[in-house]
This record gives sequence, structure tokens and C-alpha cells, in this order.
Amino acid sequence: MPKGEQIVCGVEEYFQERGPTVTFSNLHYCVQETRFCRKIGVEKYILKDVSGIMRPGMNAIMGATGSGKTSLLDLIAGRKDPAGLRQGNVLVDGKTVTSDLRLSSAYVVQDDILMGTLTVRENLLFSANLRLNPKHHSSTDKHSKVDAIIQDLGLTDCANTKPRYSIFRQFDHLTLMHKGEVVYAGAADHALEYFTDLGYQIEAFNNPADFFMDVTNGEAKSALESVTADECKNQLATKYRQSQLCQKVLEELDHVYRSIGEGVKGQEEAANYATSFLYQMRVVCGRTVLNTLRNPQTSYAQLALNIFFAILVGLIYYQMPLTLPEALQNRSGAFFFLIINMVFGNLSAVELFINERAIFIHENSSGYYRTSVYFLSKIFADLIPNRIIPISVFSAIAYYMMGLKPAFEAFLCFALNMSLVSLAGVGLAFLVSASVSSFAMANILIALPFVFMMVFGGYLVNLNAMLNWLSWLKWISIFRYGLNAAFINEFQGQWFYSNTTIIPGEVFLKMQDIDYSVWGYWQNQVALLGIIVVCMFLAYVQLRRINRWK
Ligand SMILES: Nc1ncnc2c1ncn2[C@@H]1O[C@H](COP(=O)(O)OP(=O)(O)OP(=O)(O)O)[C@@H](O)[C@H]1O
Repeated sequence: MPKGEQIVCGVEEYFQERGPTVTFSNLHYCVQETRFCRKIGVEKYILKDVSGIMRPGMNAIMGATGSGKTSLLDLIAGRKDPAGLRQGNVLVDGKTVTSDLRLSSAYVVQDDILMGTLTVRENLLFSANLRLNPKHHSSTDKHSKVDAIIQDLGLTDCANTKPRYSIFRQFDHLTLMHKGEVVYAGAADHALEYFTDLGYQIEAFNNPADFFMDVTNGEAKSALESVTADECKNQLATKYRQSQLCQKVLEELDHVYRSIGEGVKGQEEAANYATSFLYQMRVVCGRTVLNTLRNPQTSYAQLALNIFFAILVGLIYYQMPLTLPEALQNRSGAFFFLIINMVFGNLSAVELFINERAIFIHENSSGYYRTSVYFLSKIFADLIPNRIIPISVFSAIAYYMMGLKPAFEAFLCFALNMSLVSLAGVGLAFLVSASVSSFAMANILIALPFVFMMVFGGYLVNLNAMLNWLSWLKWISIFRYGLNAAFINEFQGQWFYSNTTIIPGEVFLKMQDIDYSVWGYWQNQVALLGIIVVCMFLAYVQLRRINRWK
């Protein structure tokens, strides 16, 4: 991590040369219970008066589960909602954390939030490409940095091994936590002496790391106290605060804060990115394409599904005659089937933003890329292989097998209509996908509007005869616009025969109250386009609104 250019006089000498020093002082962080998406109930302090100094080297934080380790790290890394911070602040080398610093540092969380289809090298290179400014770092430079990191970490062999004593010995500094409070912070090799002075005795052959956990868990009792082990453990934070160790840390912090004055208390600057929009687009789209190529099942399944349904509908309605009454009945049935297939066949789009939600939140809040870049790359990577190509294949097979109007323009209009219907369904699915975090919720939310739209599509219910207060639903029905356009495209300009008469297709359109003028046709396509644009825009807004705080 580079040192800042303007280190305030007096603080400069304080911080060591070989890396940054993190100081945090008087941190009080609280959360509120959330029920039914509303924050209610009393505030619960999960960090209480936490202060410390972490210098370059191996700094370890230990404590029982729920003691506040992750919360402290999240707060230092700027991942916790600032609204919960009641008091205190975090400085790196005596300065507030800026986006520059965020870009040149890394926070590796306990959950696995890497792209599974990419190798370790590719994941690291992706991060390097977006977080290192290409003006200052050449491609070779980035590759050698990635090689160096892989070499340095070399963690593959010990990924599944337990916190051993040999690991503990590598710690320079140890922070022990209990119920959101610090119970020890100081040199790791001094910790044993500290707790022995408090009257705790380590058993023979016991590992110090396990011993410290026993102390904080209340499984070890101090020989100096006449109280229970549980009471001993609850007094640990008070004892630490009264210790010389803590007084020394507070004095050092006081020195740092007095040296830098009030100026540093300014809050975070707006997020900055190391790379331009277009550069980010190139890198993120590149990864998305690679991911699609390495995980092509969804695209293959979507194509296979479309070919299967195209052949099925083609066989059911094979070469429909122009003779009545079957000409009318079969065409109505076929179009209804087609539109349903176009809308429901794209339900898989709801997984788009749910699948990678954790990766997106992590990368976006680390300053890798803009939300718009991620949104556009996902949209293109999904729309082209999973929607546009399968729909074009579907339209060509179904149209010619069914023997619809032979004019080529009519086929093009049909294919356009099918694509718009499908994309409108996909747009709604994207909106739901960007709004919720679970598939179960997404399935419920997407099924409801689809069913309503189908009912108010004009085929299952006569729209003129239904209740007035429900009739507005027809204006947002993807089914109605799609069906109307399909009917106009097929019936206009065609003649249908019965035993005795020849009837122009326009008569049927009039009977169904469908406006078959030029605008009458195109208004359906414009409305579908409108639904697509509105849904996509709202999906983007929802993506921006995702809560990035932990
Ligand atoms: N956003 C939040 N909302 C409500 N409670 C929270 C939130 N974040 C943390 N907590 C609570 O704060 C306490 C400390 O949690 P934290 O995850 O920091 O502990 P931890 O020591 O890292 O635990 P573990 O070892 O299991 O990861 C827990 O009781 C946890 O439930």
C-alpha cells in the first residue's frame, strides 16, 4: 500500500516505513433489530469502546463466535453501514480512508466470493485490471504482480488445516475480543504473560491460542478471583481497560489524533475508480463472456428449449389452412401458445442478478467498476446468447412450419414481435432479479404479474365486458400487445375461405376490436419497447439501491 503524499507533520515519524498503520479509536457501533424489512426495537451495541493500533506485520483478531471480529474488520474496511457508528473513527497512516486507499488495499472476506468458473490467476488478474490504473501499470506489470501474489500466498496446501501453534507464533500483534469489547490488544508473545498475571494458568501441552479462547469463553477461571469463570470472563474488558497496556495504546492514539488535529474528521470522499467506463466495460464484459463460455449450460438449455417448442408448435399447427373455421381457431390458439411460450420461456432471466449478488456487492463496494458497467455487461451477456439467438431460431422454425403469411416482411415483423414480447418478459424478470436476493421470492414476484397479464391479454376474458376498475390492467399486458400485433400481422391482407364465401382477415380483426391501421399495429411494438425500457431502467435503479453495507 503506498504512503500518502501529504502526511501531516509529526505523524510522519510516528508511522513506520515498511507499511501502513491502522488506528481506530473509541469505536461504538450499534445495530437495530429488523423485522418485516423495518428497523425496530432497541439498539444493540456490537462494538463497545474499541480502540487499537495495528502496525505493519501479522495482526490477528481472535475471539469466540459473535464476539465482534468481523464487525471490527468490516468497520475498518468501510463495509459497515456508517449509520450504526455512534462514535469513533478509523485512520490509516493518520488519514481518513479514501477511495485511493481502498483501490490499493484488499479485504478478503471469509465467504468464498470469487467467480467459480475463473481460475485463481484469472480472478486476481480481473481485480488487478480494474483496480490498477492502466496509465501507471502495464499489462506485464499487472501479470508479474499477480504472479508475486500467487507465490506469496501459496495457501493451497494449508486451506483445510486447523489454527495451529506454529501459525500463532507468526502473529506479531494479537487483539482478543469478547462481546464486542477488547479484552487484550498487544504483542502476541506477551499475551500469555498478561493472562498469567491475571491469575489464569495454561494447562500443560495446551496451545496458547486455545487457552485464550478458553479464557474468553469462560472455560478457564482466574486463581486470583473468588468468583465463577463466567464472572471472570465478564470482567476481562474492564481489566484490560485498567491495564498499562491499554493506557499505552490510548496515549499513542491521543498523540496521533492531537498531531493531526481536527482536519481528518472529514468524511469519505465520493467513490473514484482507477479505470475509465470503457476500459471497465471491456474487462467486465470479457469476464462475463468467459464465464458464459465456460458455463454454457443455460445458453444450450435455452436454445434447446426454443427449438423443442418451435418444432412442437410447428407440428401441432402444421401448415395451417386458410379455410374456415379452423383457420381462425388454429391461428388464435397458435398465437396464444407462442406468446405464452415467449414470456414464460424466459423465466430463467430471474437468476441473472441473484446468482452473483455477493460478488457484485463485494466488487462494486471495493471500487472495481461502476454499477452501470456491471448492469450493461450482464444484460448483453444474457440477452445475446440466451434470448436473441434462441428467439430468432424459434421464430424461423415455428413460422415456416405453421405456414403463416408467406411474405418475408411478415416473417420479419413476426420475429420482431416475438423478440419484443420475450424481451418485455425478460425486462420484468431482470427487475425482479435486481430487487430481491432469493430465488423463492423472485419466483413468486414474477409469477404474479405474468398470470395477471395473461388473464388481461384479451384472449381469456373479453376486455370490454370486464369490471371497469380492472380494465386498466390491459394497458400493461405484454400478452395483449403481443397478441394484437401477431393477429394484425397475420390477418391483414389475407383472405379466408368457407364453403360459400371469401372473408378478408380485416373482418376478424374488427370483430375482436383490434385497430389494424399502421399506427394501430406499431403502437403495440412501441408499447412493448416502452415496457422493456422502463423495466430495464428500474432494474438498474434497483441494482444501485442494493444495500452494500453489512
Ligand atoms: N448488521 C447486523 N445486524 C444485526 N446484528 C449484527 C449485524 N452485524 C453483526 N451483528 C451481530 O453482532 C455480533 C458480532 O458479530 P460478528 O459477525 O462481528 O462476530 P464474529 O466474532 O466475527 O463471529 P464469527 O466468528 O462467527 O464470524 C453478533 O451477535 C452478530 O449477530
